[in-house]
Amino acid sequence: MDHEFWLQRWREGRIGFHQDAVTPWLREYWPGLRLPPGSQVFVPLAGKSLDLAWLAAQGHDVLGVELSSLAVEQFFAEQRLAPQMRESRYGRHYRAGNIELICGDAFGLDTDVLADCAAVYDRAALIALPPPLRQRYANQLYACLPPGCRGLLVTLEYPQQEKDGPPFSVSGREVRELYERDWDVAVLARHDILARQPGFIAEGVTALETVAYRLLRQG
Ligand SMILES: C[S@@+](CC[C@H](N)C(=O)[O-])C[C@H]1O[C@@H](n2cnc3c(N)ncnc32)[C@H](O)[C@@H]1O
Repeated sequence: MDHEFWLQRWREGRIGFHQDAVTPWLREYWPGLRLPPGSQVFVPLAGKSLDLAWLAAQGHDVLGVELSSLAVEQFFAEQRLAPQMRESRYGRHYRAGNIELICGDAFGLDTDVLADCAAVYDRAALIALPPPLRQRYANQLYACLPPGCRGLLVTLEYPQQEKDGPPFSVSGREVRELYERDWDVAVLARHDILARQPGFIAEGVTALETVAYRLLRQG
């Protein structure tokens, strides 16, 4: 699964992962992270998620990264925002108000650009990646986030042998293996969602849960 896989999905409009509403667990669990107003929030593999706009509406400075320029441009067009653009070594930055999206590779980011992030929000990012990239995502990208950083992570769990990803199943054990060295990991909620996912049922999946985690980066 390379960059072209995702770029092609955006070109062909095969974006079944995109939601027409804000993620309910974001509304429910974000306030519990108790971030000061104005804190910067990092959103890796951002897509054109409405969650970006919701985070900005809470008074956060939002910093997203997304490979596809179609996704980035659709996000701003759908929000009726006219972003300013600049280039950097990370890619093309689009900024409107308190939302900045970098059109580039998340794995090209470093501690310089992520130094001010007080939080990270992951919905459909870790689970979009195959196992070797999940290791890089935690060990390389999350390693660039500063001590004290807090996070909300949403995963899916299902019998992986019943369907190919993405989205991939990422077990609680794997989440701990990926993060626990540097992050305090706590499960906030776990729900059975199979009945609400006819696409998974049609593919023969027999069990499907979504899990929300709170992360806290150790000093
Ligand atoms: C499953 S989608 C989730 C998007 C968004 N988080 C949401 O909830 O709608 C994964 C997104 O990550 C982007 N992506 C994949 N690999 C990436 C990378 N290495 N750097 C930046 N974005 C990437 C894809 O283009 C796609 O939009």
